[in-house]
Amino acid sequence: MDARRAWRQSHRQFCGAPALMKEIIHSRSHLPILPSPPLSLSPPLPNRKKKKTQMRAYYFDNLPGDQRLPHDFNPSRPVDPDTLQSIKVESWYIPVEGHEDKLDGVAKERDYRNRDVIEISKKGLGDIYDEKLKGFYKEHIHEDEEIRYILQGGGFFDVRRMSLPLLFFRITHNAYTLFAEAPSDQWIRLAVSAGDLLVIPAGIYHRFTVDERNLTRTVRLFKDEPKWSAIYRGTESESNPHRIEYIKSISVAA
Ligand SMILES: CSCCC(=O)/C(O)=C/O
Ligand SMILES: [Fe+2]
Ligand code: NI
Repeated sequence: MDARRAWRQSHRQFCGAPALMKEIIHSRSHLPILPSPPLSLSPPLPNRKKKKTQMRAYYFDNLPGDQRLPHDFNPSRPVDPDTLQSIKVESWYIPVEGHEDKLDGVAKERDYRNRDVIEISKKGLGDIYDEKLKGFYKEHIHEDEEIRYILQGGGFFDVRRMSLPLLFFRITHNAYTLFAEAPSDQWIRLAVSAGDLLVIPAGIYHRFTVDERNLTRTVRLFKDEPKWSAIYRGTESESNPHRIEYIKSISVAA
């Protein structure tokens, strides 16, 4: 994190005045005259909207084996909230009991007019369970953001984190050689359970599987008619305008 960002973050925690901060952040000329944050920061102010999450995020170990197992490194390699924010993944927690009003609020705020409930289990999907699970676990993008609220059971959403190509020098036989390491995408595994609300941006590569409980009952929010359409990773997805837009949005945010 650069110094300016760190300063902004600590200052935001310090004064807790979002409207004023917005003005100040956008005006470089104000920076030098602002007071420094105190060494020990006071607890968060009650009126600050903080999204709480119980969802665990960690790097996928890339080992072969049952997709429904955790695939966690040993020791685990957790992914911090800043990293999730940088790839535009959001999540928060709404207790299932009495979740309706809060979920309605989210739907209204983001202009989602439709929803359905899908039970991904042998019982819920019957004969098409295996085929559906295969389709969900194949790497894909959507042209809309994906919002899921987990009602029962759980599962794993894997999302790709793009890394930039690395350039480095090596001295060989008294000559410098420039090497480029191809960009590689890492899987981040998001372990969701009942009460998790997850938002995945349009254009991000991802996949989904149930976990060992073999049951995910979830609300799916839709802007229009409920329908699931995926573009599997390939030349078509690479040139998809929503993919291009997503890449642009994360490069600007970085
Ligand atoms: C848990 S919702 C079913 C999976 C799904 O809709 C999706 O798009 C997975 O990527
Ligand atoms: Fe998806
Ligand atoms: Ni301030």
